Amino acid sequence: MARHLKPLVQRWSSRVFSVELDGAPVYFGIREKLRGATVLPAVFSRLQKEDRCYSLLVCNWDRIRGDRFHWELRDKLLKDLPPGSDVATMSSFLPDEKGSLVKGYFFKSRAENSPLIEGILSDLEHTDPVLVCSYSQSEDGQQWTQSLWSHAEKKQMKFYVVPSEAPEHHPSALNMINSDVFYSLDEACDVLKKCGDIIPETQSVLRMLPSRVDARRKPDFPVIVIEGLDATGKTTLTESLRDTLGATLLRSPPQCLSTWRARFDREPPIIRRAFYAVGNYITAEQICQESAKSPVIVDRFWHSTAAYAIATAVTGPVSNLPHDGSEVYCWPSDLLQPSLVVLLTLDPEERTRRLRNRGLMKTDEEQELDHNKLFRDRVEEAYRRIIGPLCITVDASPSADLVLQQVLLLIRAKCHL
Ligand SMILES: Nc1ncnc2c1ncn2[C@@H]1O[C@H](COP(=O)(O)OP(=O)(O)OP(=O)(O)O)[C@@H](O)[C@H]1O
Ligand SMILES: Nc1ccn([C@H]2C[C@H](O)[C@@H](COP(=O)(O)O)O2)c(=O)n1
Repeated sequence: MARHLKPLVQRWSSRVFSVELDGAPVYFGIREKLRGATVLPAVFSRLQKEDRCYSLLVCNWDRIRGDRFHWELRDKLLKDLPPGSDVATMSSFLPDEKGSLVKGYFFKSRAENSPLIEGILSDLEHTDPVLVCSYSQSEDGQQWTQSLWSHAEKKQMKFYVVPSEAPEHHPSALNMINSDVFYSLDEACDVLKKCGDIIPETQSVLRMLPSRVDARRKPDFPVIVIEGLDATGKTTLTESLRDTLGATLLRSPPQCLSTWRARFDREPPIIRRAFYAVGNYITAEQICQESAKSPVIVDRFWHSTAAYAIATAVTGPVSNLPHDGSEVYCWPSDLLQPSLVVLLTLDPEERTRRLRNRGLMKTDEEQELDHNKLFRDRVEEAYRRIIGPLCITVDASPSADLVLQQVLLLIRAKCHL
């Protein structure tokens, strides 16, 4: 076994394994010995007798390259594996141990495809930082065992698959800090600097870096950020506020990054989120300059960056989010805090109607909407949990003019404008 994979299998039977089924994680553990009869974990109980299962865990020998490899591996598996392999996202972690999350994939295959699978796995294992496990079923179908694939024939390397309790929060929460959400300009820049050789555009982004701004400096004029899911009316409201208040309108990511945004949107979370984080600091510098002259309205800022990142990293219901008050919701100490954040909310039907009217609704398939509902709930809840500047939720369902009037009242009350 390659040296860098060894830390992963140390404390192997203390690890919990998680597989995403129907948009939410299900868990199992592994034990050397079985004590009494155990119920088969949900991942396995739904399998057929002829199914063979495999997992690939990507060892983070370098978190940026590791995440990029993990990201690209999904496409490779979907392309190379036979139809019906049902590739699912998988992870393994040590309960409550920060930074212990290892990402990977789980898939099944039918016995007749074994030669093809063996070829794919053998190539992967030899050239890439992956640990391959295979799972086999006992004769009576009551038990599954997990082995390191290259050791599958050795009896002593087999572990029984057993149920495991769900952790209090989604395992992704263990590795979120400075991987999904960045808490300083230095941390975000560090990631971008390290991917300069794989993404040449990074050099151009880094050239836009702001000069250091004193995050504690109080702006002369109020700074109001408008937040919310797409189509909640941010553009409409921010433009009206600009006109009514004679304010400067800024956005994050700033205009100067728009050429590269689509490029970074294609990258895995660690790189994509670092790009958006840097965007907030560039906007912060613009805020500092403009707020010396007039009120400033900002269309999206750090709330968006953090809430979308947290809500994307976890799956399933809102209860899977890191708990309210968790450090992941804390505002970066080196980032300027606005005077007020207004969070626009809208009931899902009206939001869908507005999206349709705008002509950007791509699909309304039932299942897609179901998944989106959980995602929308997570983003909105993450928005609400962010600790930092005053954030007030406003119902955006009345007419555009009524929403404007209500937000103006709020600004006058809270920012003394
Ligand atoms: N209060 C409102 N009542 C009815 N329609 C509205 C209201 N506010 C905005 N709209 C309409 O809803 C659609 C979405 O609004 P807008 O583009 O302002 O949202 P947004 O939050 O900026 O979206 P995105 O984040 O996707 O850019 C537009 O067609 C807009 O004209
Ligand atoms: N400051 C920001 C602004 C946007 N994002 C991300 C979050 C979403 O993935 C997407 C939404 O932007 P829109 O489509 O409404 O332009 O961009 C962010 O992370 N930080």
